Amino acid sequence: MELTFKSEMFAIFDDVLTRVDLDALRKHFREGRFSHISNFRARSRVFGILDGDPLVGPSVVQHHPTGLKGATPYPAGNAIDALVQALDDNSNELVPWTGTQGVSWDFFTCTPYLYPVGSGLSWHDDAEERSASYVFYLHDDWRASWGAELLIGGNGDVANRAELLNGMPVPSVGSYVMPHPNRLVVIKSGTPHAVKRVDVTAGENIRMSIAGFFQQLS
Ligand SMILES: O=C(O)CCC(=O)C(=O)O
Ligand SMILES: [Fe+2]
Repeated sequence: MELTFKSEMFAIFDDVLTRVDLDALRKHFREGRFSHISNFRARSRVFGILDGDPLVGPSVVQHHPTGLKGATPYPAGNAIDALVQALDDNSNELVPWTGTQGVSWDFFTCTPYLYPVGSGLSWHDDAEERSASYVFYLHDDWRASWGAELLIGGNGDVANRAELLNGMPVPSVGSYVMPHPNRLVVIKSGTPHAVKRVDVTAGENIRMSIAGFFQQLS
């Protein structure tokens, strides 16, 4: 795992998993059980009705003392365990964005997502009792023309937080992150971000990710 980019609000790490673990994770996704987000839309505050219809798979949770409803505790006995290990093994490197375990967060979640053509995720900030969000990309290949960039609002100048979108202030400038395979992005909670829709040119190619939160016990 190698730090590729960092700012106050987010960090990018590449070459996160070994080839063997990444292939196992892809196989797990191909064989996995996914449901359309639209089935949970009433419960989802983040995915809007116009975000297309991404799919979500069963979550894994790490370091939760009593277990989290609907999530399998680590070790889950599947390929997601390798990502949990990578996050744990490198947790010191993530401190500038996640904060320290036991102080800023107690447990973290890992939720598989599939974004087929036309799907995206509107502006949000994953706030609540979370200290950070992360996303890991595992599809085989992603071309720049296929869209689905992760947009992160802000350039460190809070004066840019002006326009209200979805009821939250979204800065007028910011960064984008290409969803390169084997890439991890860690975002400080409270940082507005969004996923551009997967472009029609992506065809049958699906954006595959595991996303989660570093969270405090409530
Ligand atoms: O998939 C991404 O690039 C970001 C996902 C995200 O922001 C989320 O699931 O909260
Ligand atoms: Fe998010």
